[in-house]
Amino acid sequence: MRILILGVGGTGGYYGARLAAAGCDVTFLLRPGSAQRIARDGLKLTSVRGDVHMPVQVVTQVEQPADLVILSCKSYDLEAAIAAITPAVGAHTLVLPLLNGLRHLERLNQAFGRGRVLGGMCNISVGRSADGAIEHYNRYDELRFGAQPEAKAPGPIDASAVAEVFKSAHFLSVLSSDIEQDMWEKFVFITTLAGMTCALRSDIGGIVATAPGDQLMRDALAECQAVAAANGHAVRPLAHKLAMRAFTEKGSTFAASMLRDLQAGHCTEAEHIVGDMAQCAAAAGLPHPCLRMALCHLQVYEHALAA
Ligand SMILES: NC(=O)C1=CN([C@@H]2O[C@H](COP(=O)(O)OP(=O)(O)OC[C@H]3O[C@@H](n4cnc5c(N)ncnc54)[C@H](OP(=O)(O)O)[C@@H]3O)[C@@H](O)[C@H]2O)C=CC1
Ligand SMILES: CC(C)(CO)C(=O)C(=O)O
Repeated sequence: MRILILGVGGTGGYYGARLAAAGCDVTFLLRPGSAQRIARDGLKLTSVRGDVHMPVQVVTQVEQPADLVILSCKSYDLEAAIAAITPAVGAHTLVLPLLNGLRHLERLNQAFGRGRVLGGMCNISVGRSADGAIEHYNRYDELRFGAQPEAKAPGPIDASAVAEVFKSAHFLSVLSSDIEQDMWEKFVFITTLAGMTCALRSDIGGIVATAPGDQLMRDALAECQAVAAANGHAVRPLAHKLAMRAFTEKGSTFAASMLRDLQAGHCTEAEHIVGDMAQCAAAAGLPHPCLRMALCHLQVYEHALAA
């Protein structure tokens, strides 16, 4: 299976390194700066699950269709990324986005057709150091994916074929029978985590060490869960239990990748994640004071950055 990965940041770099190390046919589609660096230095991953340092194939534009295109850009780069991968999306190609949030699926469906676009999400904490190396911050590296409801792959390569290839690589891949539900649960989780850790500029441990912190985390989670339920995706008991544990653990250093972006002075995916959840809450007529406060905080930050 010819796999094209757009991006070599945290997620694209991590899963790309694992697939390349397993001998899969992987090519990275990169912007010139990253392309030059990776062509010169190779792809470097440091992880408690095993380091990788190897040369990988890199291009800055594509002319041939791939079998699978993995999209690992941030939401604010989605339009440019769609333009860049379009020549790689042929009659039988599948596109697997790893982005947090939900809205990008609509846009990808519109660009490539629902049958070509898999749902996907990852439970991982990864980033890129100043020298471009990929750093894995804990042990988790689950990648869940699957066909969208009532979507049929246009050719012989379907989600099961992708699952077979992923199985050969050293990360936890799960072929989901309900990726839409999984994505909603992740949307609830990441919106609560990103919204609150960014608004309060702290990891979970710092928030729950304050007098109102524990209740605020519970309130924010409840707001997002109500939105998911109103959209027909009530969060299942296991996802609820894991979220409650993660968001109320004393001394926890857990925080969203969005907080790392914010602290580094980068753009954030605030609108795609917190903004979208707030819009869905408003559309469903649900109260959402925590989301509104988090979104206001993030918009103030984004406005200052733009200015
Ligand atoms: N990091 C994490 O722990 C997690 C992130 N996610 C989600 O995954 C998505 C990706 O995040 P992450 O991997 O952290 O992002 P990064 O910012 O680390 O990496 C994004 C990559 O996309 C590349 N890119 C953007 N636009 C283009 C383009 N037009 N052509 C080629 N390359 C492009 C960037 O290029 P360049 O190298 O030039 O900067 C970069 O390599 C986000 O939606 C995020 O929320 C989900 C779970 C965990
Ligand atoms: C919540 C987490 C760490 C899970 O993968 C994530 O998606 C992020 O920080 O962007």
